[in-house]
Amino acid sequence: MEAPPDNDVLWARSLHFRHRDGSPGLNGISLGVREGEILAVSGPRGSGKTTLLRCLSGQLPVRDGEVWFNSAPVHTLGPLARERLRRDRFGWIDPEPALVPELNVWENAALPLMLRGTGRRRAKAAALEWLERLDVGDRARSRPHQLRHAERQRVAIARALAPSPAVLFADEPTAPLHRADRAHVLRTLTAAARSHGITVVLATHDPDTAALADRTVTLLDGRRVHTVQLPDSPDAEGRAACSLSV
Ligand SMILES: Nc1ncnc2c1ncn2[C@@H]1O[C@H](COP(=O)(O)OP(=O)(O)OP(=O)(O)O)[C@@H](O)[C@H]1O
Repeated sequence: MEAPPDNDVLWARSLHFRHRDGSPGLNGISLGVREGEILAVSGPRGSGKTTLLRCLSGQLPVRDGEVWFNSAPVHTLGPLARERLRRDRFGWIDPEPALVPELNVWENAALPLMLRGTGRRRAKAAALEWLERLDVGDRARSRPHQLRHAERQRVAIARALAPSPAVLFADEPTAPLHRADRAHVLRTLTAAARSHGITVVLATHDPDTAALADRTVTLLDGRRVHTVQLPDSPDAEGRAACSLSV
């Protein structure tokens, strides 16, 4: 078992995954994510984006292939160690905001910090700072059901950013937002990641979203697809970019 290159914060080698019912999820994916990089994972519906993020973040156990977080072999960790890793080092944003209905907005945003052991006062200050940045600071004392759907998603994003995770996994984070909202939230998310050195792995099938990333890997049927730009040729047909699956 060989550890990943030093400048990769996250690294996967020959990752295969089959869902419990036998459905194929991933089919031999290898990739590295550099520290502080914003990496978009794109591809059509069902291509394996969510499955890849869930394997990289330790939500799904990897039995065939390797996943490394820095020098830690995530694929060898048991459920409790993976849970701890996710709580202490990773953040996660789902396409749909899942907030705790009994808690108000700032308590929701502060929850991951408090679960890590941060005191209530410091956790509240960090939560309020992120809620302000995401333009929902004035909703801090509201309950989730009093918010619009797009506001709830902003709260979920603030909750993921407040602990400054080493790696933020964002699965179609702006799916529930309107176009104007989407651009603002994405800019805030990427600016926050860059200013705090947070590495982001972002699943999306929206080219505008992928354009904000430093690099994009594209999936098709659980494999990486490499796009190759052919050299200029006098023959117009020879100039098209082509994709091949490896
Ligand atoms: N819990 C599950 N049980 C069985 N099959 C699943 C499960 N989750 C996903 N799959 C299957 O695994 C494959 C990859 O799905 P995945 O959700 O990772 O793709 P995706 O690219 O994220 O799609 P989308 O853009 O729709 O979210 C698909 O064929 C899907 O039907």
